[in-house]
Amino acid sequence: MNQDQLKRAVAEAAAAYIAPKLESDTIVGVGTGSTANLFIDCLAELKGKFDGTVASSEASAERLKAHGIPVYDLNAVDDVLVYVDGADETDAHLALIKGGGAALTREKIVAAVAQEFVCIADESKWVPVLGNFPLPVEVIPMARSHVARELVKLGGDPVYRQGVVTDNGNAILDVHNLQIRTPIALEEQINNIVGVVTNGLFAARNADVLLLGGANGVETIRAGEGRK
Ligand SMILES: O=C(CO)[C@H](O)[C@H](O)COP(=O)(O)O
Repeated sequence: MNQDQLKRAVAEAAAAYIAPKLESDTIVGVGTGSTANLFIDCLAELKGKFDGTVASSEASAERLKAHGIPVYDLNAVDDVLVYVDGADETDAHLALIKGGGAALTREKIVAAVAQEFVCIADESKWVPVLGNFPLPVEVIPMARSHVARELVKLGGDPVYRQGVVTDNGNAILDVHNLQIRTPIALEEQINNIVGVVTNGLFAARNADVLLLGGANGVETIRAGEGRK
C-alpha cells in the first residue's frame, strides 16, 4: 500500500473504532490535515448516529459542513467524547509532533477537552526520537524575532513559515535540528517563552490510542502499552 492508501486505512479504522461509542448526543472532535480529511469522509457515513462535531480548523469545519455534518463552537458543547487527528511524528509513548498544517493551537485545545485522543498515522510518522520533523511553534506576530532568538538558545534552528497565517491570526516558526529526548519538559519550556501561543509537542497531553497503518495492516497501540 502507498502512503495515501495507508492514510485511508487508518481513517477507516478510526471510524470503526469510534462507531460503537457514538450516541445521539455525542460530539466528535475532528483534526486537520490529509489524514483527518479522509476521516471526515468516513465520518460522513456515520451521520445521524451522533450529534455533531467540533473542528480544529476552519478548513476541517468547511469539509464537515460540506458533508452536512453539524459543526459546533467548542464553547457551546459540554463534552467531547473523542478527538481524532493525524500527526507529523509519534514516538513509542504516543507523544506527538503536530502542526504541519498550522492548526496546532486549536488541535491542542480540542485534544485537551476530549475524553479520548485517537491519533491516526501511517508508518512513516513512527520515530524513535521526536524532532526530525521541524517543530512548529505558533507565535504572536510582533514576538516572532524574540521567540526565534529564545529558540536558538534552546539549541534549535527556527525558520519563519513565510506566507502562513494561522486561523488565530498568528505566525509559525518551524524549529529544525531538535533531538527531543524529554518532550514534556521541552513542551513546557517553549510554552513559557513570552510571545509563544503554543508549540506542536503533544506530550503533556499525548494520544491515548494510535491507529498506525503499515505493511501488515492497522495496528492499535495504546499509550503505556507499547507496540506488541
Ligand atoms: O498537525 C496537523 C495539522 O496541523 C496534522 O495532523 C499533521 O500535519 C499531519 O498531517 P497529514 O495527515 O496531512 O500528514
